[in-house]
Parts: sequence; C-alpha cells; structure tokens
Amino acid sequence: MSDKEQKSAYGLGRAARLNLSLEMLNEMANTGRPMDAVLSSYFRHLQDALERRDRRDLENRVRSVLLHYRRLLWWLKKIKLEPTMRAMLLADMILSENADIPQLEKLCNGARNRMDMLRKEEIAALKRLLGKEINHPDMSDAVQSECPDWAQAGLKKAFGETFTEELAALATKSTSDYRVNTLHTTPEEAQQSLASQGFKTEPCPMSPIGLRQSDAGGPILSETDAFRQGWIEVQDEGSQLVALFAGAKKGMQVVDFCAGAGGKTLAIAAQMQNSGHLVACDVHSKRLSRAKVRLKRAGIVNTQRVLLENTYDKWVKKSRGKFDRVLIDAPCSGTGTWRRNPDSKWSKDETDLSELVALQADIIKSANRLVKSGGRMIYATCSLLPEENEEQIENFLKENDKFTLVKAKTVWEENFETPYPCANEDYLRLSPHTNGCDGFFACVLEKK
Ligand SMILES: C[S@@+](CC[C@H](N)C(=O)[O-])C[C@H]1O[C@@H](n2cnc3c(N)ncnc32)[C@H](O)[C@@H]1O
Repeated sequence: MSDKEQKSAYGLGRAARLNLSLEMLNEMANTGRPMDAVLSSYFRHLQDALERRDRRDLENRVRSVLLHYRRLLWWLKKIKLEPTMRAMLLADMILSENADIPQLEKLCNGARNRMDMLRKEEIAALKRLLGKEINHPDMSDAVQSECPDWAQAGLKKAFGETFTEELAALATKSTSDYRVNTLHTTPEEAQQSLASQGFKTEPCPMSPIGLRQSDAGGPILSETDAFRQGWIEVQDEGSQLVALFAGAKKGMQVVDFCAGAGGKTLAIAAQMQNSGHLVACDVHSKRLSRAKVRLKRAGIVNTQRVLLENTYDKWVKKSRGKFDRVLIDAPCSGTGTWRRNPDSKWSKDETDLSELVALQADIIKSANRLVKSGGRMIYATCSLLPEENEEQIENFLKENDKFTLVKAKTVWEENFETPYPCANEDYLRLSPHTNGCDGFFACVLEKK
C-alpha cells in the first residue's frame, strides 16, 4: 500500500486499528525489532492519519498481546490453534476484553485494511475460549507469571518468596516519569509550567528531581513549553536515582562509560552544575550522536563524548587513574524494564544472557582502570538477575583487592534525604513491586 493510500485509508476505525496492530506484531516477530522502535516508526509514518486515541489504542493492544504472550501460547496449544500473531491477537481479545465471535467476524471481514475473514476452524477453536479468563489454574508458575525460561532461575533466586508479586508488577503498565533539568529550573517551577498547559504531574516518591505524570489527558509532552525549553527529560525514576547515586559533585572528573544516548549523562552533568569534566563514552556512534543533541538542548557544556572502538580502547589506558567517579551503566538483559519493553522477554535466550554476562565482566575489567585512588566505580544495570549484578561484583572483588564495596545504604544516605528504599544494605535493588519504578541494580566500589 502506498503512503498516501495508507494515510487516507485509516479513519481510524476499530477494525483498521486491529489490522494495524497485527501488522506491527508481525513486524516484531519477523524482524526482531523492539516494540518501541516498531511503534514509533509506524506512528511517524502514519502521522497525519493517527489521532492520540488511535496511538494509545494501538500501543495498548500490541502491549496487551506481549504482556499475555506466554499465557496466550498456553491457551492456543489447548485449543489446538497454530500460534501465529493473528491467533494470539484474536485470543487476547476474547480472553482480556470479552470479545465474542460476532464482534470478531465484524472486525475481520477481509475488506481493505481489515484482517482476513475468520476461517471455520479458527471460529471453532476460538469458541472454546468464550467465557474463559487469561489465567488458568493448570498453568505453571512460569506461564502464569509470564516469565521466560532464560530468566526464571535468576529471578527466583533474586526474589525468593515474592517472585509471583514481583513478576506480576513487571507485567503492569509503567509510569511516565520525567527528570527536571536543575540547570534551568526547579521541580516546582517545571511542575507549574506543565500544569498551566494542562499536563498534570506529581513529584516522584523518591527522586528529588523527578515528576510523574498523574493524568494521561492534556497535551503531548513535546508540545509543552517545559519540554521545548529543555526543562524536563523523559527518564524513569529508577534511572534518575542511579544517576544521582553515582554521587558526582561540582568540579569532579567523571566518566559515564556506557553513556548511550546520554540519559544518565544529562542527570550527572546537572548534578555537577555544569562544572568539572564529564566524559560520555560508548561503542555505539549513533547513540552518542543522539546524546550530543540532548546535551545541547539541556544547556550542558562540561561534557566531552568519546567513541570507543571496543571495550579495551586505548583511550581507557591513556586515561587510567584520572577519574573521581566512573559510572558503568552496563548493557544488560533489561529484565527490570519489562513493563516498558515486554517484547524483550521473548526476543532473548540463554545464549544472549551468557554473552551479556561475559561483556559486563569485560567492561568492568577495563573501566575500573579509569578510577583514581580514593575514587569510586559505580556499577549499574536495569536487570534484576544476580548473574548480571551481585555475582559480577563478587567475582570482580575476588580478583581485585584494590577495591572495596561501599554499602549502598551509606552511599544513599550521602546523596539522598529520603530513607534508603531497599532491604539489602550492600546493593541498591529497585523493582516495580517494591519501589514503583523500573527495576535497577547499583553498587559502589571504592579504590583504596
Ligand atoms: C544500558 S545502556 C546505557 C543507557 C544510558 N546510560 C542511559 O542512561 O540512557 C548500555 C550501553 O552500553 C553500550 N555498550 C555496549 N558495549 C559496550 C562496551 N564494550 N563499552 C562501552 N559501552 C558499551 C551500549 O551501546 C549501550 O548504549
């Protein structure tokens, strides 16, 4: 279909939205592209044709299938329907929204921009789902909690008795959080400015520089003055806390070793009040380029970007022992961000996990050289798996007696006024169930 045809074709009625959701799900399944990338490319492409409610409905529908993925597979096996994205979408409409067969037949009528008509055998199988709920008592723990096999042992180890509650929280919708750029304004002023344009927020419970959207109505963020002026950035509260936990201060020498598009770099630069020297490194040039744009928009001038050729790039050797703080926000399996990226559960496997664990160990081994005597290395991930977190650190400490672990509780009390939010005093472990933000791990090692 041409762009023009597509744009004029979607009104967007319910049937067209359903068909579009299926296209997106199929694209994810066929290309392995993450949900947010597929959604944003469709939204960009169909810009004029989509209203806000269309976007919201499309996102909710795609997300719903991904959040119920393992249970839908279980049901499709039970009713002997081939596990295609089409079958999952239809089954989800019955199990999660109580849709009935006549409704589905109306939506899938084979017309232009509609899903193909229901086949006889599809109708017979789908009828068996009527009146059922998405959960079934015969489902195993892993199915019930939507936990992929590759992460199950690790998460059980991490959560123990609260595994079910933690996994349930990881399968809910995430909050929309924003970090206030304290170089330009205060949280109170940013909140007022947003509210004056109908964008309602409340202070985040833990981050002193965070605002949480309290009402989905109101204008789109990018249309608010606060966003246009660089007063606020989209950033989950957990991610803000990790950046502040690094404890960078005015005048320090700091490295953000896995800076990506600069989410934490921006927060750290503001924390340093634009003074001292902050180096944002990454091996991914496009991400660092995005960081450049964001740094400029936020009015940050103390930051240099360094594109690394690889983990052991010669810049690291040249810069050894120069930095007060080295943040490693390591590439990880992202189990803590499943609320935002439910597709990442199903696009990874054991091999990906072991490759990530090896890469993290290498990054720690290289980046620790940057820390000066008395300086600190902060290791963080947005994963909740012990093999990517505590076990990495324990292995590193066994071989490096120059570093000691500083209790996370102590570091928290140095940097925050709110009470320490975790049960474990050595390692900061945040999770949606316990803390209401994305799942993060962070700890601090000090060089003797
Ligand atoms: C968790 S993401 C960083 C997110 C970023 N800190 C933020 O807050 O927006 C991990 C980053 O590590 C980068 N990375 C992967 N391998 C690396 C390596 N060997 N050395 C440095 N960075 C690496 C990835 O390109 C990715 O941008």
